[in-house]
This record gives sequence, C-alpha cells and structure tokens, in this order.
Amino acid sequence: MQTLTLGPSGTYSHRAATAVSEDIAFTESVTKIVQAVANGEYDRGVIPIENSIEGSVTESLDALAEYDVAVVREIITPIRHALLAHDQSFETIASHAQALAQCRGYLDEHYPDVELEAVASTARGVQRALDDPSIAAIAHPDNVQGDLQVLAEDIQDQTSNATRFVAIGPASDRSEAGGKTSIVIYPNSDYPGLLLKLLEPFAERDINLSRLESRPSGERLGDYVFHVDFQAGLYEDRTQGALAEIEALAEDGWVKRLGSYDTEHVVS
Ligand SMILES: O=C(O)C(=O)Cc1ccccc1
Repeated sequence: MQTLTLGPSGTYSHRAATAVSEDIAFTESVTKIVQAVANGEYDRGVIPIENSIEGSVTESLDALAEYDVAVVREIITPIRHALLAHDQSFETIASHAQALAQCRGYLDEHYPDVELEAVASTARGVQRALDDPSIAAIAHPDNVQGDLQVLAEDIQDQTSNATRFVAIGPASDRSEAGGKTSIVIYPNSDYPGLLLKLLEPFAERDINLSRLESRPSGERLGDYVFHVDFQAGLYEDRTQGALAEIEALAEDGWVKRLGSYDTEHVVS
C-alpha cells in the first residue's frame, strides 16, 4: 500500500506513516498529499492534524474539508525536538512553523538574536542545515547525519508534546467501524443558538465530543465550517440519529462524514 506523507525522509509525519505502511513516498505540502489521495495517485496519505502545544495544522483541516477523502486511522506520537547544526556558530534556525512555535520559549531564552526560518518540514530544515553551516535545524534527533551534531535535546516548551496525525484513503475506503468519528459541518447560515443546536444532538445521546474547531469557510467574513470529532462510530444508531438532526439543521450547507476509525499511539 503506497503512502504519501510530508517529506523529505525523517519528518515526524514520516515516523507516523511507518505505522501505516512500509512503502512511503514524500512531498512537501499537506494539501498535495490530500489531493494525491483524492485523485487515486496514492492509496494512503498521512498528515499532521493537531499538536498539543501549538494546536491545529490549519492547512490539513482545510484540505480535509475541501477534498473527497476518508479518514481511516488516527496516529498519536510524542514529539521530541532536537537542535541540530554543524556547531554553535549558526545565525538562522530552519524548521517547520509548528516546530519553531513549539520551542518558542527555549529559542527566546537561548537564541534571542537568531533568525527563524519556516520551511516545508523539519527534515527540509535538516537538509538546509546540512548544506549550510550558518543554519541550524529543529527536528527529531534521529536526523543527525553528515557534519551535523545534536546541540540540544528535548527543547520543546512542554515535556509532554504530542501530535495527532491521520491516515487518509480514498472515499471508497470510508469505514463506519471504529471508536471515533470525524465530520465537517458547513451550516451556511447564522442565527443565535445555531452552534448550540448543532451540538445538542450529541449531548442528548451521551456522545462525547473530543474536538471542535471552526475554520473560515472562505465564502465570506464570519462564515465558518466546523470540524467535529466524537467518541462513537458511524455504525451506531445514536450517531446516525445525531447526524440526521444535524443534516436537517445544515440543509442550506452540507455535512461531510470523513469516517470512523481507531486510534493508535506510536512511541518513537
Ligand atoms: O515537519 C515535520 O516533521 C512534520 O511532520 C510536521 C510536524 C512538525 C512539528 C511537529 C509535528 C509535525
């Protein structure tokens, strides 16, 4: 099963993808991963969704709302960042924007004058640091190679730093089985109490929500799509009942069932 994830080799997404497949290919954009799976070019994609320090990877949420794919699995991995460079003489630190943000406190304290450069992924930052001694990278310590050294380990601002990734597949692989479900709701309307009404069907059936995120719809300012994860499978009658009510409330918009799946914790 060929799986596309964020590259080059050595990213955290790559580490998560090894839980899904042995045949892994890389690209440097989350949107491209979702598009490639929607178009049938790859069987699976693995993308980061949410980090415990920095929150959502908004590009991933927007791509899931836009393209027709299924979420088939959730993979949670601990994230431990290291600072890699030729030596201490670097002037720039290159990494994924989320990694730079997860280490903000450490960087402010130890390297207040260093320039930060956001690149497509942590492993892309490692490539930049390999090529240029004036650049350091923040990445998993296993990326140490060539003339690079690990200058510091565990530099994230909280010791508990975890990221949730999802494995996606073609819409035809959407499953109703599993302990969790992801949906996206676009009500395309706006009135007092709308969000409360959209959530009541879950509360009334004792379905626990595990995540609620609003994203701009892109249609007009103040218009939103809602990403909702909950702890029940699509196969359950209570889920079907809740979704029927929500679909009626969102009759001017749409409700997208991304799929039901199980969670896996990968320690690496
Ligand atoms: O750039 C990577 O390595 C990624 O997979 C994205 C990312 C960045 C920081 C924490 C978790 C995932």
